[in-house]
Amino acid sequence: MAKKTTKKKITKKPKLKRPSFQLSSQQKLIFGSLLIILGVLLFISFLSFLFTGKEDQSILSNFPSRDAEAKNWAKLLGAQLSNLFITKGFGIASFIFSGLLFLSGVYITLNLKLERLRKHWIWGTLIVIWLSIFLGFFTHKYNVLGGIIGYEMNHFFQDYIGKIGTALLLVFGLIIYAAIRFKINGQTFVTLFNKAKKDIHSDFNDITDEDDTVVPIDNSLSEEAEAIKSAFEIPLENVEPTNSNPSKLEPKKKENTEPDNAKELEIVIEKSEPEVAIEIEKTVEEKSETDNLADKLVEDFGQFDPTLELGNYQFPPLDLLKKYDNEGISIDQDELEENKNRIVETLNNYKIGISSIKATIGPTVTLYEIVPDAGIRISKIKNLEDDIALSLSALGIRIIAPIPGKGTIGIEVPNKNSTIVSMHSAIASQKFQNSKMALPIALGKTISNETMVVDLAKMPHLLMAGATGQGKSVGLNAVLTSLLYKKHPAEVKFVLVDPKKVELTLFNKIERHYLAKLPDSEDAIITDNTKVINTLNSLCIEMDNRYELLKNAFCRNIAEYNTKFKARKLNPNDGHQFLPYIVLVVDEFADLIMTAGKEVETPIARLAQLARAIGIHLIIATQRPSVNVITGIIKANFPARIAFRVTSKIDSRTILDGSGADQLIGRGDMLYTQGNDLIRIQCAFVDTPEVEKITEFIGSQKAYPDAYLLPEYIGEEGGTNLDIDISDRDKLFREAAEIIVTAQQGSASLLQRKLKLGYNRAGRLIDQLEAAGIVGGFEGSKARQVLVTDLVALDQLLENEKNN
Ligand SMILES: Nc1ncnc2c1ncn2[C@@H]1O[C@H](COP(=O)(O)OP(=O)(O)OP(=O)(O)O)[C@@H](O)[C@H]1O
Repeated sequence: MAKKTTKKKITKKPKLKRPSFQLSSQQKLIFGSLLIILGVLLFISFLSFLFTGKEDQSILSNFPSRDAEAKNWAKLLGAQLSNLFITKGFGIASFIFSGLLFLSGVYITLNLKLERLRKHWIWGTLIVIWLSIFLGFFTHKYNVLGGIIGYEMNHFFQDYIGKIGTALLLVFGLIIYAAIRFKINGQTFVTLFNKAKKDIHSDFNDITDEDDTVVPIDNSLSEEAEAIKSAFEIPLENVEPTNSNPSKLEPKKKENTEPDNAKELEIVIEKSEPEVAIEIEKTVEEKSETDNLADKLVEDFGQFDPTLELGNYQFPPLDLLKKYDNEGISIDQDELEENKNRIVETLNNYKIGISSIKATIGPTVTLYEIVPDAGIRISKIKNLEDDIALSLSALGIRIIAPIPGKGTIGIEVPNKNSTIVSMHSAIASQKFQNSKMALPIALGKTISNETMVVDLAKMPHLLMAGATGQGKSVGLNAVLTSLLYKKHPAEVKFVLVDPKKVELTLFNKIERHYLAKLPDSEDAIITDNTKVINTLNSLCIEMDNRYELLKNAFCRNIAEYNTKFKARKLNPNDGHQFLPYIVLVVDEFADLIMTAGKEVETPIARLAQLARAIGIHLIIATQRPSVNVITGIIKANFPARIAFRVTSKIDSRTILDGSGADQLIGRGDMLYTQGNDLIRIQCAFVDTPEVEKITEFIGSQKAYPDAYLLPEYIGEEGGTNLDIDISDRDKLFREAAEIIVTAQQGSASLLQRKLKLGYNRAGRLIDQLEAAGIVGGFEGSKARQVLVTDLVALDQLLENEKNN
């Protein structure tokens, strides 16, 4: 099985490259015009053959010499080709071939969709065959009408099914053609028939109405109309008498005179029936029209292809990723035996008997699964973690008691020689290559050496934490690399926030392919904290816009929306467009929270709560996993978490809600959870030079004119005027006023500290306080004067303001 896997891996490789044997526009012009000329030449030859064919017969019977004088307008070649196609081929139906050749030339020259051309050729050829048999049906010898093929096929069919059978077969062919090509079905005839019937009905109604109002000039004519009208009314009247009266004449009279409820209803229905029928007719037509429009658009142009603008884009090849010598698992029997003995010994020391033990060797750790003797308490083994670690003299021992769903106890022991899980092996794995996930990520390998592929779209957001130097940046790069290997630039965009300024700079090269940015910013990678606030708020606007689009399109999520858009059921003129996934990556979230506090937390929480359906996903990394960075609200919205090694049990608990991350061994050893189970994974290793090569490969290709532009967000620094409207005030206005009045100190930095705000927002609050007359004007380096003495006076001032 394993061997097969590797074989397939290799065969899969070219799929990434998308070989391009596309013609350049000049080549298309040359090849296209050649086909057009050939089409015209063929047509001229055929046409001429109808007049000169007989005279040229003598030349055609033998192999013609150069001196032979052909009468055909295209001379010897024309005579030969016509003889081949018309006499020896399909008869005059061959003209269609010249048309198809001409059409092919036009399609190639004008760079039209070849999918349609293919259809023309298939249908064209079928028509040629049908026509040739059809025309052959009427001839009794070889001639130009049906050609040899038409004649011989007829002969063949007539021998087996006779003349009538052949005729019926031809009719059947015609029905197949009409049904498939023009989508005609039985219903079409019923609708046509009904429509015709209704038209006639309403025409006669008109005539009789006129007869009722206008004095009839010609008696015989009105009698005729009456007779026909009653003929149409038979079905309705037939129903009534059976219930009421066996006599046919009497109920008619009663209908007009008796105020019987039931009968009144019948009369109403009868009278209004033509109107209702017309209304129904209209809605049916409308519906089929819109359906057909989308179907027709798809038929004409194919499904909408978002990747078309960068049609020649090539995915990075696998060989840009490095292979390592120490990849793959090597089994060290001695080490296994030694560890096993020590585990058994240690447990025996504590009077814990073992009935069986099994080892699974992973890239960095080996899992020893033990089944203890009956009656042993699990907590007893769990408490021996440190003792087992001591006896094995190894760090990073983790005890899983019990292993969920297995009924065994697991002891993970680090290997003496760990192996590297290369990004190459993760990306090349069949699991990743064949994944149909929206945003597949190859994280690394599990303890049983399976490549772990997860879908970011399903997570829907990812929190990554770990002490410095334990593999966080490599992990982020692995995530980004996975997406670059699987997703076209039209399908995913990254918003990269890098307060450390150096970690993600490599991705600058793919700015116009994969990055998204604010309209007025120069760099796509955000390193400045004030810009982060604007970008996050802008993403919130993008989120709201996308929800609006989804609502108008009656879709529940981005996948449904994009499928509908591709099927051309959403009109771009109504603002609809193909929506790429947006992945926001924040490397070092702690830094942001420390400097911008609530201003960052609020939009992040909003995005985390709402953005999953519309394709915005967050990846947040931090090296300080403390509770004031990973707050409750953030944690609640990030069910998927990755923990690299951390230094304390408390940190581990903050990330994973349990211990474990403190027992990892570092260098990409990590725990992943997406809810309940903790999975130990060795993160795939991708080095900076590899990322550089990939971004260079992508960056050197044709790109979009600009990065993906996010909606504009007018930040708080958008200028202040002192007559600020009360309703425009910041939500924290009152709180800020109280802080300033209590402290009797009008400074923005005080507000920043107390309310955990960014400078811009605090400054704006001060401006608003000044406009409200709570603090005085700007006094250079000195703090502003506070004009309200205490909280009672502040209350009064704000109350007065409200009443005015
Ligand atoms: N998956 C891995 N396999 C092997 N080695 C790794 C792996 N991940 C990281 N390392 C090693 O650990 C080193 C530090 O990793 P990395 O730079 O990702 O740490 P970090 O957590 O981002 O640190 P910082 O927070 O300071 O940026 C790498 O240079 C590499 O040698």
